[in-house]
Parts: sequence; structure tokens; C-alpha cells
Amino acid sequence: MSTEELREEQQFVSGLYARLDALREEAETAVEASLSQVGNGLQARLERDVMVAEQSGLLAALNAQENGLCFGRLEFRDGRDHHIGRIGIRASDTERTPLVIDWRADVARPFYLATGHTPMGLRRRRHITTKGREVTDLHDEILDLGDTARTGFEGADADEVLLAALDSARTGRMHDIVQTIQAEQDRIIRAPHRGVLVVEGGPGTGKTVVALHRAAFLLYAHRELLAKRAVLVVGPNPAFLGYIGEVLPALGETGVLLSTVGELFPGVTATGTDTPAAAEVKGRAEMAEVLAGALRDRQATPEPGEPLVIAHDDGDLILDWTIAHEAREAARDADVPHNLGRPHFAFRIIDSLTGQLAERIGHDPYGGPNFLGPDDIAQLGKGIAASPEVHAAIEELWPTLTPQGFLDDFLVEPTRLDETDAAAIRRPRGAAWTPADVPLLDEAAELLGHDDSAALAAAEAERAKQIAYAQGVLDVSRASRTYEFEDKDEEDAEVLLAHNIIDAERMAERQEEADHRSAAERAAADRTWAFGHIIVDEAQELSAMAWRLLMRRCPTRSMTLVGDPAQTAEAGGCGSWESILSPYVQDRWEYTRLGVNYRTPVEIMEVAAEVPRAAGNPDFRPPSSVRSTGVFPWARRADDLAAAVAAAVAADAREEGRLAVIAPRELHAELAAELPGVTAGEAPDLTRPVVLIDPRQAKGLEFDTVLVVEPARYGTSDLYVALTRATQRLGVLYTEELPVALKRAEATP
Ligand SMILES: Nc1ncnc2c1ncn2[C@@H]1O[C@H](COP(=O)(O)OP(=O)(O)OP(=O)(O)O)[C@@H](O)[C@H]1O
Repeated sequence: MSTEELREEQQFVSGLYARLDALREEAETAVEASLSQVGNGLQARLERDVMVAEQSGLLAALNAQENGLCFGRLEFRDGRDHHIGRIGIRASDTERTPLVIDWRADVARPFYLATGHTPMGLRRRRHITTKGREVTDLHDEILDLGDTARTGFEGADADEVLLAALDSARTGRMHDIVQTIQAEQDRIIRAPHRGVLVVEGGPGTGKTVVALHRAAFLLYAHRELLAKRAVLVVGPNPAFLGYIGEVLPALGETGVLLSTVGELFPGVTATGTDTPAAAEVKGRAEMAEVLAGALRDRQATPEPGEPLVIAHDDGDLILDWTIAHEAREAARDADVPHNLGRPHFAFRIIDSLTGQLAERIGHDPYGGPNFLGPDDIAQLGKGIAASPEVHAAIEELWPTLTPQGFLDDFLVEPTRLDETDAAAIRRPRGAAWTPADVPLLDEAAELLGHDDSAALAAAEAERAKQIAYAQGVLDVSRASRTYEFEDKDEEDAEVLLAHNIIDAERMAERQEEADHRSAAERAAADRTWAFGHIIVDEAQELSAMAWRLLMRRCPTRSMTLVGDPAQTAEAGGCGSWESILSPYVQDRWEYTRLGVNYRTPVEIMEVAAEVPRAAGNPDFRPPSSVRSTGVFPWARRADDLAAAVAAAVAADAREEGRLAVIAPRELHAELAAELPGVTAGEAPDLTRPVVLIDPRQAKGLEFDTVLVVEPARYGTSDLYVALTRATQRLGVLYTEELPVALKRAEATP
């Protein structure tokens, strides 16, 4: 083994980090300079914000490179020689020579695709392993069989590097895989398809990690568009989002919002839970029609023969069925959302009532024309339009609604559903919102329409407040002028004031300028934001209503959907890709499949696959595992479950790695009492050594060791998910009964 090779590579990597440090410093200075820049006018402010956002993004990308900045090297037969890294970095010379090539660049592609059979012009491919800034190992593959030069770091093929990565202890956070992306994964990551791309595959095939790398690739390939519009990554629960949250920042990408569907209605935190029946009803596509109908029901008329009588200074006004009906039809004809239709409705009502009053007041008892002229009638109209009683009547018939208010009313007394469905979702007024309510709130917001007037008024009021505040600040600063300053005669003081002190309005503007939020942050606060690309993980779980919400957030339909129908657990889950997608893109979507399991060793997968087979799918074939460990899963009956779990956890204690106890929620308190230091709850800290979670929380996660507790209580897909979370060891503990699929594991000592 040539230490010279290592030394050379170390020299290169050290030089690279020196350049990184210099770039970092430049970016820091640029952020500071942009921040202190005071421009005049909207354009200057905008430019400054863009500069700050850009430089901050660059700085974050540079700061994320402390580990694994450079991980590969390609030597081509024609003499080209490129290092490959997480981001591209150029030298400071005038040509700005590339020092390390971004893994997403075309030049880097042979790193992932070249084989002895198709060497893509390569002579040698090198994997460089680093720890911090230190080069610890090299792995070379000779792709040109005629090449006799050797470095002493040659290995059979890149599988060695892959297996080392797969075998390493888990940390509770997903890591990027730029060094070991496999060819089938690379094709998906770089797929040129612009519309909906479906990535299907069994457990552990890398769907999630591939989708995240695709996001990074798209941000690289279409930076201009996507940095502005941001990318949304949707996952099943907050723990999962925490688990995957470090992958994109490690790849230098920060323009991404990670969210569950339940978090996508700004201002609403969904803390409630639904029964499976309620979630199923709320998720149905027909709920869109049901809500639209319920809203039409809120556009009322008085009963025929029972008019509203409105007291008015000039005499009672009669608002009867005919007037209200005509106004309602006119407002509906305007074909605008409910709240925007209200001015149409109000205008008609006021117009009719004005006519009624004019008719009464100006009536000529001798049959002549009405006494009132247009000016008098306009005056009467103004009086009616200003009448609180008239407004109360309009509000009763065509109320201004908020999505929250409207949905709350609906859930208290659900209409347009049969009694069983209504009973499933009925709930007391003001009860906590649930994740399944969020798509309904979004639907309601669409039906109600965005009434800008209130928001504009609020914005204006806020601005006035800021100006008042700024005025206050100025007053204070005037009051605290130095004695010397006070001593100047009045005229002099005025000159200085005008010269030195910024006016209140300008100061308020400066306060607004402090908004340097990234596109992703602004997107998070804006319900109507259109994302540049959306990635949906565990897509098989989303309901039809959740899809409606997501499609609204992505008018371009540039999406990557990741899922595995065999792992569907949610009652509201939407079924086949065809049924999910055809309402939005017909058949214009692309299907891809990943077939190799990188997580679960073959010993565990053979047991897990028995679960779907025993549940009526005898031909079920799981993805083939890339690893075999020789360690077989075990299953044991316990007398005292909590004690047995505690003993099994203690027996597995090791310095590195993570262990998960997956148990039905109702057993958590009892189990946690016996597991000192365990982390549990809604958002457990997955970086801790021992985690207690329920089967739903286990979705998408992985651990070195998994203990599955009381499996008879799980549904088929929950059990399949739970059994496929381990990278090394799987044990099952039970007191009730062992599902037949797990009988094989019982034989293991
Ligand atoms: N090319 C690769 N190199 C290194 N590790 C990989 C590679 N592909 C996948 N992995 C690892 O395999 C594990 C499983 O990947 P991932 O969680 O993306 O699978 P998944 O298909 O989403 O699984 P599930 O459906 O069970 O949640 C992860 O630890 C991931 O980092």
C-alpha cells in the first residue's frame, strides 16, 4: 500500500479545505456588507434582500462541508483527472479552475455508472474516505484492463465501499449517499422527466434517500427557478422529518421546506387525532363536493312569506325571499369564491332596499312620477349601506366566513353525509384540529376565497403602527439630544434634525427590510405558495383530499412521489398510482422501481416477507437484500413483558448504534418505566441510544437493533413495516400470541 498516494491525496484535500475557508470568509464578508447596505426605494431593498439570501445560502452550503467535502476521483484514459465532491469548488486563479467537481455535474456521472463492461472513458475510479479533514482510506477500481499501473489501494469493485457504508452503526439521522449512489438510483436522481415521477420499491430500497438526492440534483440543474420557488418535501410525521432533515443541508441545499401535510395550513397546528373511521371519511375525494354543498347551504334566503324586517330611520325595510333569492343568484353568477361573492350579494340587497324605500318615500299619491331625483335616491342608498341593521341582515344570509369557522361549524353538525359518516366525524365546537382536517381547511379556504380587503387593511394598520413606533423612536432620540445640541439656536437645530434624523416613514420601511427570509421560510407562511417541486414520501398513505391540497401547491406538477403500496397503513390511503394521479395529470407520469434492499439483511427479510404472504398474498416477493449477516431474527414468549424488554435492551447494549423498541402505544407507559433513559412520545429524539415508538412512528426509520413487542396487535402492513426497520438484529417479544408468519423466528435460540 503506497503511503505516497495517501500523502498526495491528503495534500490535495488540505488545499481544498484551505480554499473552502477562504471562500467562507468571503461569503461572510459579503453577507455583512449586504446587510449594512442602505439602499433607497423598493428596488434597492429587493436587490439587497436577494443578495443577503443568496450569500447566506452560499455560506450555509460552505459551512456544511466539514465532512466528506471530497469523496472521489476520476482518472480518464485521455488524461483528464477530476476530484468529485459534495459541492463544486474553483481555485482563485483567473480561469477559476475547478478544483473539485460537484457530484451532480455531468462530468461526475461515470463515478456512478461506469463498469468494467462500460468504462465511460475511465481508467481508474477512486473512492476517498475522510474523517473531518483527514484522508483515512482510498479504494481504487481499475476500469481499463490494459492498465498495469497499481497504487496498492485496488479493491474488487465499489461494493466494498457500499457494504462498509451499509454496515456502519446508525446515528439516528439519515446520511447522504453521494459516495455510493448505485446505478439504478442514479438514473432516478437525474431523471430528466419534468412532471410527476413515481418511485416505487420495497422497504430499504433507498426510495427516501434517492428522492432527497433528486431534490438536490434538481436544485442544482434548475437553480434559477427552484431557489425562488423552493422545494417541498412531505413526510408522514415530525419524527421522520427530523430523521431525514440533515441530508439536504449536508449536500449544501437549504432552499427546502420539510413538512407533514398536517402542517401545511399556516396558523393551524394539528394536535388532535382522528379515529381511523374519521380519517377515512375526511380523506375521501367526495368531501370536496360535501364542503362545497355545505357552503351553499350557508348562502341563505328568508322563507317565503317570512321576510326579515329591518328597522331603519326612514321606516322598516322588508327583505323577503324574492329580494334575497335574486341577490343570491346574481352573486353566484359572478362565479367567485364565497367571500368574494358577498359584495355582489350586498350590493344587490342594498340596491333593492333602496328602491323599496324610494318607492315608499317619493310615492306620489296622485299617480305622478316619483318625487325623488337621482341625488335623493343616492343619498337614501348611502344611508342604507351605512346601516348596521342592514349589514346584520346581509351577514345572516351571506356570512363572511373563515376556513376555521366554517369547518368548525361543519364538524359540529356535518351535513350532506349519511348518518354513519356524519357520526364518525362529528365533534364538539372548538375541538383541536387533526392532520386530516388540514386538507379540509385548505379546501374551505379555496371555496371561501382570499378576501384581500381584511388582510390589506391589517397590513395598512401594521404599517401605521410601525410608523407610529418609528415616530416614537425619533421623539425619544430628539428628546435625548445632548445638552450641547440643545444649546444651538432653534434654526441650527432644525437643519441638523433634517439632515441627521431619518423620517418616520423611512424608518418603518427599514424595519420591513429586516425580512431576509429564504424562499422556503416564506413558503411555509403562505398557504397559496406555488412550489417549484414537491417530493412526497410514503405517498401511499395520503388521502384524496391531501392530494388535492398538494396539487394546489404545485401547479406545474413537477413532483417526485415515493411509496410502497405494501406498506400502506392509513385508512384514508389513496390506493393505486393511477387513481391518485389520473385526476390531475391523466396518464402523463413516469413510473420507476427500485429493487434492491440496502437496509435489511436477507435473514430478517425472509421472516418479514412471510407477513404479507400469510395475509393472502402467497406470491409476495420482497426486494432482494444486498447484505447477509448470518444473524437470524428471534422470537420469545415472555411472562413479564416489561422485564423481558428491559433485559433484551440491556443485552444489546453497545457503544455505538441505535436500538428501537416498537410497541403498541398502549404499552408505552409500562415499558418506559423499565427502560431508564429511553426517549418516547410524539417526537422522540432519535439520536438517543434507545427509542420507544409505535408501529406508525417507525415508518421510514431504521435502527441497528429492533425489538418488536406484542406483534399480534399490529395490522399486516404495520407489522411488515416494523419488521423491516433493522439493519443488523431483530427480536420479537410477546405474551399474547405469535402471528404464524413469525413462527420461523421462534426456532432461533
Ligand atoms: N446507494 C446507497 N449507498 C449507501 N446507503 C444506501 C444506498 N441506498 C440506500 N442506502 C441506505 O439504505 C437505507 C434505506 O434507505 P431508505 O430509507 O431511503 O429506504 P426506503 O426505500 O425509503 O425504505 P422504507 O420504505 O422502508 O422507508 C438508508 O440507510 C440509506 O442510507
